[in-house]
Amino acid sequence: MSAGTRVLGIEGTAWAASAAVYDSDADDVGSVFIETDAYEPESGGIHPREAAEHMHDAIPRVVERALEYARETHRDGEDGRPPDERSAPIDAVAFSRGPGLGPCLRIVGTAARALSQTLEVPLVGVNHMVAHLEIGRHTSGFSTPVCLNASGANAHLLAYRNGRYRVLGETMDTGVGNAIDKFTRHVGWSHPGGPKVEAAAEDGEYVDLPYVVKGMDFSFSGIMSAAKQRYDEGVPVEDVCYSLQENIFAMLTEVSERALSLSGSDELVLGGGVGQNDRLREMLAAMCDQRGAEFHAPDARFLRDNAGMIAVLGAKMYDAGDTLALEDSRVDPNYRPDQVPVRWRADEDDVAIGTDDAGRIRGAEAVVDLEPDAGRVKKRRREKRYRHPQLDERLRRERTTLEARLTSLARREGVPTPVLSDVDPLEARLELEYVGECDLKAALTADAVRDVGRHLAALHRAGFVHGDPTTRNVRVGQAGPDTPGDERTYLIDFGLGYHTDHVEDYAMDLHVFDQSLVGTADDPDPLREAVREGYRDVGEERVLERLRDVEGRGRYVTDAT
Ligand SMILES: C[C@@H](O)[C@H](NC(=O)OP(=O)(O)OC[C@H]1O[C@@H](n2cnc3c(N)ncnc32)[C@H](O)[C@@H]1O)C(=O)O
Ligand SMILES: [Fe+2]
Repeated sequence: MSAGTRVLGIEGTAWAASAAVYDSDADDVGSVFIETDAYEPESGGIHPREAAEHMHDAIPRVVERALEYARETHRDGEDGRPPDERSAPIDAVAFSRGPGLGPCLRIVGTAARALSQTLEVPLVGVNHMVAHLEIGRHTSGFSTPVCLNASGANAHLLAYRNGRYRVLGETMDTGVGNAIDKFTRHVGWSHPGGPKVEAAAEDGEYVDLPYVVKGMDFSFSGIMSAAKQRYDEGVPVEDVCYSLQENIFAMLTEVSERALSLSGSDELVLGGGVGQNDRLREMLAAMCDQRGAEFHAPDARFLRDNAGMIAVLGAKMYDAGDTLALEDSRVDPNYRPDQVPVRWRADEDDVAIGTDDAGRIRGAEAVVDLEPDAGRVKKRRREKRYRHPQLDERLRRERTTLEARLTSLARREGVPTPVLSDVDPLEARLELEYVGECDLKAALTADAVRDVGRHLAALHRAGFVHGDPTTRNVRVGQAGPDTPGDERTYLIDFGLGYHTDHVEDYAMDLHVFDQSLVGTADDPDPLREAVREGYRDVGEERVLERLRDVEGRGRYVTDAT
């Protein structure tokens, strides 16, 4: 009989002082022992100092409970271990190394180091965000899912590729839970606000609020200030809560669908405390159902912060030999998920690159019928059952109109785009010229991406952005049957574009393309350089400077090796 790996996990990044014991021999995670002591601020949000005081009191207590459990259930002698009374009841101590509040993390780190020394077992340093994602992968049994992390301080989409979890998209400002919690503070409700918004939303009706997605990135600041304003103007709080949920969760669902579409994966996993929200899970499940993908969310006790997820990932890391020497075990409040070498999946496949069905493409938001012989493409933005009908109608109409307008405008700026032959905004239908021979994704060359750099610069000089420049929204091929060798790079799908004169928006447009290269190419760096070369030919240097700035903000580092 093989002995399972037994790990004691400790969590304490923000509000949950938690310890857990996991045995990898167990059939399911139902048997994971978790002891949690939550910090509940008396007023306002989480105060770092108060939270640290809570950790100081509560961590030793929960660790002691977990240790008692480990000792009680330690089957010494039965499982291949020597029947030695002094042998440790666990194989390793795993702890949340970050991201999180520095003062809290340091207390967790100290407790973990002390325990590993006392028991003479190795230390494993776990990234909290990767733990939120791995617990869902573990309980789903999926092999190569896209993961949506919807938690307090974070919101991002991740997929495994080349030994790392790549950030496909993320919030451009605050985490999703924090955004909601800020609104509830404004209306005077106690922390955490998420569950209260969910309860209030039951009796609400829909009112219009902003909806902001840029490629697979999204932002909450506009919608949150509009929500506060609505409340101050006297709109019933239930209506604001209901509409907040409808818009914010639809944004998260839309970008998740785009990530599935771009990566070709048909498995989605949810992680993080906001994942406890029924409406969010309902929308994600409906989206996956509509596109024939599988959806999984772990039980609530594994969604909110908990040490169980730390212990489960800790065991995988321990089995892969991924332990920490004491002197290397410092905590990191800004620890990003894409900094973690994923050694426990070393032999596994990347997220698959999907192949399109001949003749019909099921994109993230539209069904596109290809008629290459007729030289024509018919595109229809489908109803999204997960979205509130009023919001859905508004988005489909707006995007169809914008796509028609910006596609033509771009061509006037000298950027190859399909010629528009028909548009019906009410039905969300477009008819366009068939262009190119394949998606850029299938023919990634430096020449083609250099062209894309030039094209984006031309749009920006004309005062608008593409909004979703990914390797699937670029077509590559000969300019015409009579011009062999004359390769052309066409931009398509302008539905997320808009007019703007902000340098930040131009830089974000480039950044979205950059992220898409990282998500598609095995060796993205030369391609990313080529985009910049092309952009420099036509566009303004200050946009490239801003792009460096955007990347330097830390959330956007794509590869730490
Ligand atoms: C870095 C780490 O400390 C942080 N963890 C964290 O924020 O705790 P977590 O348990 O993952 O998420 C808590 C958030 O989840 C929200 N939340 C809890 N129940 C909710 C519900 N039913 N609906 C909406 N939000 C909910 C809370 O309002 C709070 O903002 C993170 O993962 O970002
Ligand atoms: Fe969390």
